[in-house]
Amino acid sequence: MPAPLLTVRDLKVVIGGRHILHGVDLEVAASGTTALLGRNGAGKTTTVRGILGLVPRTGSVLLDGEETVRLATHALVRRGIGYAPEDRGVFAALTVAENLRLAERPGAREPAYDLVYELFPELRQRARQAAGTLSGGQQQMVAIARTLLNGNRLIIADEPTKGLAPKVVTEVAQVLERAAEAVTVLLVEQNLAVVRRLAQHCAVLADGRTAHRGPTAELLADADEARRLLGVGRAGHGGTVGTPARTGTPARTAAHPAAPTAEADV
Ligand SMILES: Nc1ncnc2c1ncn2[C@@H]1O[C@H](COP(=O)(O)OP(=O)(O)OP(=O)(O)O)[C@@H](O)[C@H]1O
Repeated sequence: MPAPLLTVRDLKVVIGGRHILHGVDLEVAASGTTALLGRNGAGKTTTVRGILGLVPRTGSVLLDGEETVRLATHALVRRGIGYAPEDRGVFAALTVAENLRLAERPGAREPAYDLVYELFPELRQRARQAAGTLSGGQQQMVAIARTLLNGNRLIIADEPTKGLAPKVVTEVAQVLERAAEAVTVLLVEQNLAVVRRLAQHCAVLADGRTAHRGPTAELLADADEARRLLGVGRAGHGGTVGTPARTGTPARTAAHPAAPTAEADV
């Protein structure tokens, strides 16, 4: 198996005196999609922010074998990490074309518009449309397209389907699937149908630590383990990752799912 593109070891983050990450370990496979999973508050977004140098962190973050944990965010970005944040970060008053133009990196190689328009022909058709008038799925397409413009090696998508209607979730899954043909993806995602469809590998966080790593299919096939780690009722059949179980609270069951479930396939 090829070496991972990203290897995170013992990543620790302390914010305002509070220990948020206690030592996260994960690998992002050289190609395809790796999912970062965990209940609400497990530390997924903080892990992403730690990888990107947006919060003070210790430990090791190897990008293609190079230690990056002491690099500033701008230096990491120059080394080829793209980020699609949870709120998509799309400028509503600007057109699609203007949103893409803003993502061009000065001094970098020619922006990869050919790739972007090949993957997402719709963006060419909508180039003059104000991004604020796009659907949630189309805005996510813009957010992902921006990360593809600069020849990034890795893109990190933070909960791209959060708050979207089931039909739009399917659209976004298609967008990510297309993106993963061109670039390696680290996907923070709560919708397990999306995870099952897109991610070959996964890491699960619990309480700021890595609780599980391995092939996604294996985890989702083990209903008891998925329920223990993710708090879902029917992990093999869709569902959304749950909120943290309080200490002493029994694991939620199929009859009492942790969160609204999205059973439809994506
Ligand atoms: N800047 C901060 N200051 C204090 N506490 C924080 C800060 N950022 C995150 N936390 C806390 O750290 C824990 C992990 O948060 P984080 O957002 O990383 O979790 P998450 O797994 O991404 O959750 P969610 O799925 O709800 O987005 C939470 O308890 C959160 O309240």
